[in-house]
Amino acid sequence: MASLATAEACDTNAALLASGDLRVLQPVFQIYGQCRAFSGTIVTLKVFEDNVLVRETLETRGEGRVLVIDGGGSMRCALVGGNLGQLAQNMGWAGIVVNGCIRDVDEINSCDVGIRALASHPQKSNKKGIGEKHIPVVVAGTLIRNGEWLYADSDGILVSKTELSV
Ligand SMILES: O=C([O-])CC(=O)C(=O)O
Repeated sequence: MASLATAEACDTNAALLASGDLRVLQPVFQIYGQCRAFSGTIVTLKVFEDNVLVRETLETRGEGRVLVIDGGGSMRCALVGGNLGQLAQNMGWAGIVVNGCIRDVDEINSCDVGIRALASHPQKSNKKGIGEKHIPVVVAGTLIRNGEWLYADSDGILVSKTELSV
């Protein structure tokens, strides 16, 4: 999917920014993966140091979709690694935004997916399957709802209630 420029989108959508229908995530993310610019409809997950739901979700077709994982900002393990990055690429996901850590950075960086995370951590997460799907989350100071639109590029990340025109 063609991505619009986030800076231009902010300049041309002042009314949406003012109303809150368009939000800018706080700039807390590192950029990983081959795709520096990506966009799509949002699938939300809320987990804590447990990535079973992450794998389950990435096993579904991802074309035109971005997975937003609210991992509570944990700095104690990784929610996505090289295998899940490869899975995301194979299933056609546009991107993954992790409020938490990833690992296998060199493998992740070779994947044709856009990936944002707070940091890397070498330890894997728990595998208990605890978490919630498709619920509103607050990531990087921003309310993000399942089904909203996400636009990411080198400048930052936007979330919009409706699809933005390029
Ligand atoms: O399986 C995990 O916990 C994450 C991981 O290392 C991978 O995706 O390769």
